[in-house]
Amino acid sequence: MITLSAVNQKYGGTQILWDLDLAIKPGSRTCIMGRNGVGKTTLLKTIMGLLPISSGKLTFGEQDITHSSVELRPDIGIGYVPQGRHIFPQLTVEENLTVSLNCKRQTSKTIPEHVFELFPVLKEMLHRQGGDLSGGQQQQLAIGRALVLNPDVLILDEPNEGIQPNIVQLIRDVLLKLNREQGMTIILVEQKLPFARAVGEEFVLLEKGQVISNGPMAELTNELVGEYLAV
Ligand SMILES: Nc1ncnc2c1ncn2[C@@H]1O[C@H](COP(=O)(O)OP(=O)(O)OP(=O)(O)O)[C@@H](O)[C@H]1O
Repeated sequence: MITLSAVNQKYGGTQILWDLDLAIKPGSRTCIMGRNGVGKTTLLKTIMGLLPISSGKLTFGEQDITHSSVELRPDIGIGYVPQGRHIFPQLTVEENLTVSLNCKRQTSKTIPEHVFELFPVLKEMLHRQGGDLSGGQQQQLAIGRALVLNPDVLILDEPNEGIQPNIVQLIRDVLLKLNREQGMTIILVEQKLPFARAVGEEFVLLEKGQVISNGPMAELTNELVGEYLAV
């Protein structure tokens, strides 16, 4: 369980998250939604330890990780696919993937074969530079890099931004498979409703840095969509 209790988050003097409470169950698929600028990325970065928490508490299972650093996250089993992918363009696909092998949790020194089974293109492109890949291939690389760590929780920030439909489908299928077969917890920021409904079993709707509504995806009504998601 990942739990945020009364979390406040600021950039300098500007407060973004306000007394935010949230509990993510192990093995669940949660989609974090809301209009541009409501604090979705800030929430993910807060869970990842990329931003120091101004006040409140963040726990992972029994462990208080409120003030622990981002470097701890891979070791406790949290993988992250940031918005914009952030692969290393000058490194090969293989080098991008092996970067993750340096974490304590991963005792193997080779890239797990299941990464290539999920994303066969990564094997085909193994010796190509990351920067030469298409957007969709880079996104598969970013997800593959997080999976090298065998995480229990996978956090993804808008993985479908600027990606062609067949790769969006592949990503959807991979996320559902990881959750179904390995019980991996999926936490996803997603703006597109069909993808959110297909992957998320729970929704969390943010508005001005607070959870305005959450629950099973079936309870994300047209009224809520109209009020908090439609532009
Ligand atoms: N590094 C930063 N310094 C100052 N303000 C920031 C920083 N990053 C984000 N913000 C501001 O914080 C607010 C929340 O941003 P955030 O990226 O979390 O929103 P979001 O819901 O993910 O939006 P989007 O859908 O556009 O990605 C926005 O007003 C944004 O301008």
